[in-house]
Amino acid sequence: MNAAPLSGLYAPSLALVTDLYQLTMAYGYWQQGLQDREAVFHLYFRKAPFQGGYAVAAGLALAVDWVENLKFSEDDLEYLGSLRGSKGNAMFPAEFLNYLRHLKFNCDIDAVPEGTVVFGNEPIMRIQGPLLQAQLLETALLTLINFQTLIATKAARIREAAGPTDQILEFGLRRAQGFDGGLGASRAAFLGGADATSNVLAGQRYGIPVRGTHAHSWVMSFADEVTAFSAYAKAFPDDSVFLVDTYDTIEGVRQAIKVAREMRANGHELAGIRLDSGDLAYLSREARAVLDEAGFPNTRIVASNDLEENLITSLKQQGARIDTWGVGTQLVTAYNQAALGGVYKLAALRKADNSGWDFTIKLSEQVAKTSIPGILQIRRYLNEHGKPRADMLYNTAEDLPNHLMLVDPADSTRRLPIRPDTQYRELLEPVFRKGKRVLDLPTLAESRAHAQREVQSLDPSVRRFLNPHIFPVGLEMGLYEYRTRLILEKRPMRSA
Ligand SMILES: Nc1ncnc2c1ncn2[C@@H]1O[C@H](COP(=O)(O)OP(=O)(O)OP(=O)(O)O)[C@@H](O)[C@H]1O
Ligand SMILES: O=P(O)(O)OC[C@H]1O[C@H](OP(=O)(O)OP(=O)(O)O)[C@H](O)[C@@H]1O
Ligand SMILES: O=C(O)c1cccnc1
Repeated sequence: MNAAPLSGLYAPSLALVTDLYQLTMAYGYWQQGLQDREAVFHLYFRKAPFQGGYAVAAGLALAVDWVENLKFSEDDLEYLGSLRGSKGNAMFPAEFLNYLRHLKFNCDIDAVPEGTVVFGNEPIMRIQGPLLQAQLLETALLTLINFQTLIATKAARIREAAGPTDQILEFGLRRAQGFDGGLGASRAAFLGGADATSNVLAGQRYGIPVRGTHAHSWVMSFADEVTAFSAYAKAFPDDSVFLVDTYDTIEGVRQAIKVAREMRANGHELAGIRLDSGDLAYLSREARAVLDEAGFPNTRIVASNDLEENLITSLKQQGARIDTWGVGTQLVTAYNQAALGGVYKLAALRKADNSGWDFTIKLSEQVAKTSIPGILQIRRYLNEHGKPRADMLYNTAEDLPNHLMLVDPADSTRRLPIRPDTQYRELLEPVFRKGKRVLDLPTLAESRAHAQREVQSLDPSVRRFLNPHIFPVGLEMGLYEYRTRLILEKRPMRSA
């Protein structure tokens, strides 16, 4: 596969891909002289999407591209200078705009590699640096990581349903949320487990294999199916997949076979047929029987029509003989969950006298929504077979005790002691140091292979769609106790 260059997708700078409040806060911090106070933010989601047991982290390469090209252009500054408050006053004074003009990004960013399996509350990214800068990154990072992670996870579920050897073709562009939604979805779908896309721009930009069949309009443009199929075979003698359901599916298969015989006489093989309506289990079995009987056991059966992971699972249970799944709308729009609710929370602030850290917390009525203070790292403990056993979140700014204990933040009576010799790996890796990239990004194909290994390493009970087992993610005991003290300190005490 050709590793298409990522750089430049968001160049010239898209610094204004942000919410206004990031810029108003930036101005406020600057006015207060707080712009360079060192801060730490974490980007994480609280609950895995699709009521599933895991998510596949994605979007880092796009985020890196955006950050590396981050610069306020003269046009951007002119626009910001034109913004007015409700009394007609300039929202941002010229001096501040000049500050933005010369702003040089110099944060540290650590992130979980794309394709890695992650769970609720785990920081996918950690941003450490000048408060104003780290805050300015929030919206764009969330936009990119939330959507990419959502779609990569959906694709991983579709891969789970289809099994390791069936082909998955992503056909979603026409139903996507705009051009960029379609382009981003094709990327994330491939990363999460699709084999190819019909989206030609995604092919050019990301090196994703492009594949496809033909539309009903092709058949309808000719006098009959045989003429239509023959004409298509003339154009693509070794890469033809005929859509057989325009009039009558099984009759369509018979017409396809007539053309396939002619093709074979000329030294070519019909690659496949596509079913796009009706009972896909029944029709695929019938089609397979007819094709096999006619001597075409290697002609593939492609199916499409609003497919998703549960439907694919059901079709397989019904004995469908489909070997290629064309999946569009449900995949690229993440149909049953419109968004991943990833958030970006401040977790530490350097003390004013520079002597250490103040760890910060956002309280919520629900403990599960209360943020986690500290400068966090994720440590993934492995079982004796090298498979994930439990994840521990800990504060890298504090020393770890010799005897480690994980505490479930949702139920502190659930605890897991860690034997000192337990193997582990740490998930957050340095990506930027002082604004300079220190990580060579893997290719998209490498991230895709990593995603497949990651998902496969999970226990099937965590991967299943219905009421999946909850993978244990605990806070290191010291962090748990610190967080509890901070909650009690910050929560106003009211008497009964
Ligand atoms: N055997 C099956 N079991 C469960 N669902 C199926 C089966 N076969 C097809 N489906 C799904 O049922 C839904 C509706 O199928 P149906 O053929 O009625 O679609 P349609 O789009 O209305 O057909 P048409 O294109 O002929 O109007 C689709 O999502 C399709 O994938
Ligand atoms: O169902 P999805 O998962 O979204 O997959 C994409 C759909 O797009 C096409 O239909 P459309 O009717 O747009 O065009 P066609 O004439 O080529 O079938 C294709 O036939 C699929 O049914
Ligand atoms: O190539 C195909 O079969 C295709 C492409 C886009 C949408 N539906 C089908």
